[in-house]
Amino acid sequence: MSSYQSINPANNQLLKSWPSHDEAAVSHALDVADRLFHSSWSKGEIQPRLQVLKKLADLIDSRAEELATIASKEMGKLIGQSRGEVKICSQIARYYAENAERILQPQSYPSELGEAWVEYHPIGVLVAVEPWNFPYYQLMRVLAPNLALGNPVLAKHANIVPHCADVFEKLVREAGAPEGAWTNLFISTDQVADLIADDRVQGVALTGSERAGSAVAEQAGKHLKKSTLELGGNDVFVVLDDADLDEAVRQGVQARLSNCGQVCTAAKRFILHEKIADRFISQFSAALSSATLGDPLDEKTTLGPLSSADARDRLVKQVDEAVTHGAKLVTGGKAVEGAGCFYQPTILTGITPDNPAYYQEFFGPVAQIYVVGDDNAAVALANDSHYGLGGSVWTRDTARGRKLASAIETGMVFINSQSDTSAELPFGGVKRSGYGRELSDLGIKEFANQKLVVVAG
Ligand SMILES: NC(=O)C1=CN([C@@H]2O[C@H](COP(=O)(O)OP(=O)(O)OC[C@H]3O[C@@H](n4cnc5c(N)ncnc54)[C@H](O)[C@@H]3O)[C@@H](O)[C@H]2O)C=CC1
Ligand SMILES: CCCCCC(=O)O
Repeated sequence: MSSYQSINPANNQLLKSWPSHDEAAVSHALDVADRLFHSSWSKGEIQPRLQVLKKLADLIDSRAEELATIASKEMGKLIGQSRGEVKICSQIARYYAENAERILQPQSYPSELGEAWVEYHPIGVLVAVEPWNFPYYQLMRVLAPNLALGNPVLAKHANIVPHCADVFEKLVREAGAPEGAWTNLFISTDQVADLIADDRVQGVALTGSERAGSAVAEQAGKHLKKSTLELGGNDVFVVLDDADLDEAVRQGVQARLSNCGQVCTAAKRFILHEKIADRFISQFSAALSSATLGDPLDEKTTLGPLSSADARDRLVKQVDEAVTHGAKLVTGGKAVEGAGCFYQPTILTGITPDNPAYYQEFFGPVAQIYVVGDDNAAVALANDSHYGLGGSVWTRDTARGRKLASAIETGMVFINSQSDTSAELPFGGVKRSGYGRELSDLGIKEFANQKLVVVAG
């Protein structure tokens, strides 16, 4: 049985099984990608590559509804959110089409040694290992900067989104990219390890769990290959006593329920100032529990299914364990009976540091609530985490918000907004959330040879 299957998580219907790629197909893909790297396509003028990105952006825009529907059917994202994901993918492609040449201009380094500059070159074939939660965005975050720079990519997508993986590859070719620029491979984790070990592969980008990140980074390290990791997060949503409470509740519900809570930068730990905690919890709980569960393709649905039965079962176990160890359920706490992988919107309070849930990420519609007495306690609690991805702070005093944002140990902090992403802004974290940055001028240089050239004075 193929390990790549499209199964609709709203009704458990098998849509399609996809044949895996065998050793010959993988070997051929690597040969073609490596040949492309050594060709004028990768090492020559940038503009032909940027024209492909511009065409890709236009293609994505023209087929947005088709692409959004494929994703919603395959991993359960609400159709409106899938449209949003498709839109940001064309934004990323267009951003690099319009900015990569400027970003990759040689950078002068005044030096006593003489005229010195850094120029940016592709390093070779990369492997991209990506998750199901943003089935197009995760791919575009790797494709766009590396196609602009000239690194060919072999992509291993998550096993539950093969249709998204397949249609993405076809779009890239239709946009004019040569064979080898972006190759989707339905392969096993062992085959990923073999690719990383191959001398023609120069780096690997992974987004996914700590488990996968640790395994892939170990393989990359063993073979001295550059890697970037975008892993899990346990992001805080800090609401201070002077916050706009209605807006904080409105965005807090979105930040927890979007994509059924399966977002690495979703608001997961709500840290509330004691002066507003009761009001926030009352409004937040009422709004969260009034979510309309249903088919993600139905515009009236506000909470779809989890991406798979495994994801649902993992969440059931995690919440049950939290309650067994003393957490209190304010609302929810159970899977929804019947077809599909649905889980009730849930709020947990009373989680103490000895509860396993205290340090765990809940990758689903489960909010943890904590109450603190002041800003220092909020920062201390926010930083008491193995993760360091994103977070948000809500206060009408921007200076106060900036102070907390600087003190919170993560890669990204938003003030008076839920976490978000945009092509021109770097994305990434610290601690067990991984390392490296994607998007912006930082992302395009992660897999560049930043070569120093000096003309002796
Ligand atoms: N940082 C982020 O944006 C995301 C983080 N996650 C984290 O991952 C957790 C589970 O999501 P999953 O998709 O199941 O993540 P996962 O880590 O199992 O899968 C992510 C990708 O890594 C691949 N993979 C897994 N183990 C591998 C190995 N040993 N060698 C090579 N490739 C391997 C998978 O096939 C998939 O393509 C979530 O709970 C969340 O914490 C998931 C999605 C996005
Ligand atoms: C729109 C926010 C993107 C979050 C990226 C992630 O969860 O992998």
